[in-house]
Amino acid sequence: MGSIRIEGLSRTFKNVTAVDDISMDIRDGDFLVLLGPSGCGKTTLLRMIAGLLEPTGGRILLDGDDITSAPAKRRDVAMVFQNYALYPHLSVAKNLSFPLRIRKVPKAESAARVDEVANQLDIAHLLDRKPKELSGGQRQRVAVGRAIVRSPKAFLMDEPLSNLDAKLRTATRRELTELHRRLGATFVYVTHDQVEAMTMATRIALLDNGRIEQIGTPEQVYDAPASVFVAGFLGSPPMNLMPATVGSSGGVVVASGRGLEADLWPGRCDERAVTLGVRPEHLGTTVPSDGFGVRMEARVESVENLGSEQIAYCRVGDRTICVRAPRPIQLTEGRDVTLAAAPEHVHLFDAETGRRLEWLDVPERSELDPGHAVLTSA
Ligand SMILES: Nc1ncnc2c1ncn2[C@@H]1O[C@H](COP(=O)(O)OP(=O)(O)OP(=O)(O)O)[C@@H](O)[C@H]1O
Repeated sequence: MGSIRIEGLSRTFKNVTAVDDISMDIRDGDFLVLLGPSGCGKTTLLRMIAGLLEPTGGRILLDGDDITSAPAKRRDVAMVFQNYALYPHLSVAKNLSFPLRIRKVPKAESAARVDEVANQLDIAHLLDRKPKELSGGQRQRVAVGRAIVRSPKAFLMDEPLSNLDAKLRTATRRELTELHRRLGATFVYVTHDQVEAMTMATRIALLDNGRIEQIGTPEQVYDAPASVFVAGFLGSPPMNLMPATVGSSGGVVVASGRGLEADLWPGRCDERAVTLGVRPEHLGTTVPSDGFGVRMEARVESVENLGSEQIAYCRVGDRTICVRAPRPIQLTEGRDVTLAAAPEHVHLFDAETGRRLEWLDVPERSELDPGHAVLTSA
């Protein structure tokens, strides 16, 4: 077991609130990724779970036991640090056995466990070396090995891949996913890298300013971002966001903004200021045949070639709108084009709060007398 409950957890440093009243449940076996920009409080939250930092408020429960004030070594969790924190003067074997030695595990049992873990992580041939005789990737494995050697209830990892080159990072991502599956343990993993989060997490908690903006599966946070912040953080390039007004005209729910017109659904609704979002991969140059959708009059400013895909940066009103499409793209620099997206790919957020809005009672397009559609906070 390894479920972690966080209740109203806070940490302030003098006048900085690093973690601001966070509550969440990390389920047994979750691979929970704490994701967010630099300074949003990810490491502070992780260190409080590890017992390396005391909260200024709130509680942490591990499998129902209150561990808020338990010292780090009494918590059944293991931490993997960004710089690996290996003991430089000890061999790999001794680094691996260290957590067992301080827990007074008998020598023979400890040696057997070290061999088992070294084989699992493919580092058995390195057991006699010192950390400085290892590559970055090998050091990273030893750090992971040292965490798994005593089978804790939860593994806490603070950007463990950030010191690896791009190719090794991709390979290690897959290994960590596999390790998580094999151990069936709870992982809490800090990163600011959305690709790591999207590829490894069972759930992502996206943090901003010490608070959770959204928590959900990778698909949930990508497909239905809870706020403008989430929409603008995830995706490469992230979602295009534009100020607009929704309202109705001639029995159709419409939206308009600078350089932008949209016929969304049949029906009527109250006028409201919104932020309208469309992901770059949902924009194209084919206007839907039924007339519904978003249309933007754009001029293509530049095109980036990524090999299998291209990204076009287009001017719409006073904004740059990104379009991501497989090659060959219909967009060439300097061309005037109409960009379009289907209504189901339009995201709406409250203009003031930035929170996601959803339509209630969206009528069928074939309905003869569609009623009043209501836009409400998600
Ligand atoms: N020991 C400290 N003393 C004062 N302020 C701190 C301390 N530790 C963290 N902070 C502040 O708390 C905030 C959150 O820091 P934290 O390290 O948790 O962020 P992070 O999301 O992990 O960032 P990064 O991705 O850059 O590591 C930041 O504003 C940081 O400057």
